[in-house]
Amino acid sequence: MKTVSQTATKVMAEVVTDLPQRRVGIIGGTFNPPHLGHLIMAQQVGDQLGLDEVRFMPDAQPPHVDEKKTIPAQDRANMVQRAIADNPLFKLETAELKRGGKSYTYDTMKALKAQHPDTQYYFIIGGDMVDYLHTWSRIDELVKLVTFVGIKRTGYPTTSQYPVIWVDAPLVDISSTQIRHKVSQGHTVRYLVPDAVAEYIKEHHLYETKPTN
Ligand SMILES: Nc1ncnc2c1ncn2[C@@H]1O[C@H](COP(=O)(O)OP(=O)(O)OP(=O)(O)O)[C@@H](O)[C@H]1O
Ligand SMILES: O=C(O)c1ccc[n+]([C@@H]2O[C@H](COP(=O)([O-])O)[C@@H](O)[C@H]2O)c1
Repeated sequence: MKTVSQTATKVMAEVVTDLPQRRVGIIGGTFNPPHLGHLIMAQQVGDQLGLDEVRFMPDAQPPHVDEKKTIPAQDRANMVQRAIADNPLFKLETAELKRGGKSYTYDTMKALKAQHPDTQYYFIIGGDMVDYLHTWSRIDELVKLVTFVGIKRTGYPTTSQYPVIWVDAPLVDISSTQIRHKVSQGHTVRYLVPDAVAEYIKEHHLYETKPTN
């Protein structure tokens, strides 16, 4: 005969098992600065895959670049915060900034998954990067922790030796490099970055000297 507490435990277990899994997209990057290309891609993936949220995750140090002339992490996080402020789907993920050091995605996702085992993570990358997944740290273990989402890009293959969900999003040829260059030349970045990011760049005199990368 079952005791009351055994029955309660079984009911609880059923309730827990029946909870819908939280589905979270993550876009990692340097966001130096964030631009409309990032926002369009995040919104398209969030919408097409029906995600509960999409997080923008600035890295502390990009894994594959020995030394990248970047600006303080706090400025990059502030700009992301301003870029996403009016969109309830978007959140800032500070895991890599808090950890510091090289931002290997495996380390980050292992930690996030340990904190939230029931969350399903979708790691969003540009289609041009999919071809390089084999160079990522512990990629064979990483693909078990996250589902990769690739944004299709003209001229790049839409096949991979790893499981990738491909999403079609309008191609917007904007890069952070281009923004830094324009600012350093005294040109406008209006409509290339959100107004709040353009204001932040101006207020903090970012990128006013010619970038080296
Ligand atoms: N215009 C864009 N459209 C779609 N995806 C983009 C675009 N620009 C960057 N991405 C993707 O966003 C993620 C973060 O990019 P990152 O912060 O390095 O920006 P970036 O513009 O590529 O920067 P940089 O020019 O400094 O290399 C990467 O997965 C990258 O492939
Ligand atoms: O973990 C790795 O080995 C690895 C190698 C290359 C890129 N990444 C991640 O991919 C994201 C986009 O990288 P990037 O260089 O285009 O800014 C960012 O979150 C990086 O940490 C991760």
